Amino acid sequence: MDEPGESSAARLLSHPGVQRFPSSRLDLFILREFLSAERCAQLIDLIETNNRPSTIADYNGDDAFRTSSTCDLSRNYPVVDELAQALSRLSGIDLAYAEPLQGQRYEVGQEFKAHTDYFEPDSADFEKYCKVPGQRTWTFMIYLNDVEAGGATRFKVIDKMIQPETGKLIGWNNRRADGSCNAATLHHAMKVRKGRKYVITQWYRERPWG
Ligand SMILES: O=C(O)CCC(=O)C(=O)O
Ligand SMILES: [Fe+2]
Repeated sequence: MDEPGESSAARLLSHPGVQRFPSSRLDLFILREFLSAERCAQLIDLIETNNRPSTIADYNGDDAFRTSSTCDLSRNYPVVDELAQALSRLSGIDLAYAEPLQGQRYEVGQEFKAHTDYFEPDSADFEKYCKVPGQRTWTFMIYLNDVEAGGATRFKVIDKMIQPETGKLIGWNNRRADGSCNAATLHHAMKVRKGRKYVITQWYRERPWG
């Protein structure tokens, strides 16, 4: 039985089509066609109608660090609720441990430079963002469209580039087996060169979101 807030390789690999990236440093999984093109189009419409400039925790003085737009996706929309539930079934993580889903839109030239999704345990923001729900455990991200050029997600430490593709899901464990933060999860949402890129992200926590 997995800990609450935790998925596992066994759980993910029991789902047809899930592939594991071979690495001893990082648990990273890929599932193509997780979402249909129709669902992706509906979610893109939602992101287009309601978005704001993206922000980062642990501000590092670089205003160009994350230049995309973010959309908070309410589960009051049936298409969002259905997605949150499908992710919970896939990951095996109870929805109580899920942050609200977020959409991101990148226009030409926009990116999210190399970062990790966990909060630095000794940072000022750790207390603010993790006091109640705890650390981020797993990340699942779905690409909603094929990008004409650019926009890959590059995992620098393990030297893996993942190309956006309509409906493709990737997921990884932000921590090692002993619970420590895994710096090999460092990833860079590279600049879009042509077209737009849309993704949806689900982060899970150690404790219920509240
Ligand atoms: O857009 C991507 O490829 C990655 C997004 C990401 O890393 C994030 O939102 O934390
Ligand atoms: Fe990220």
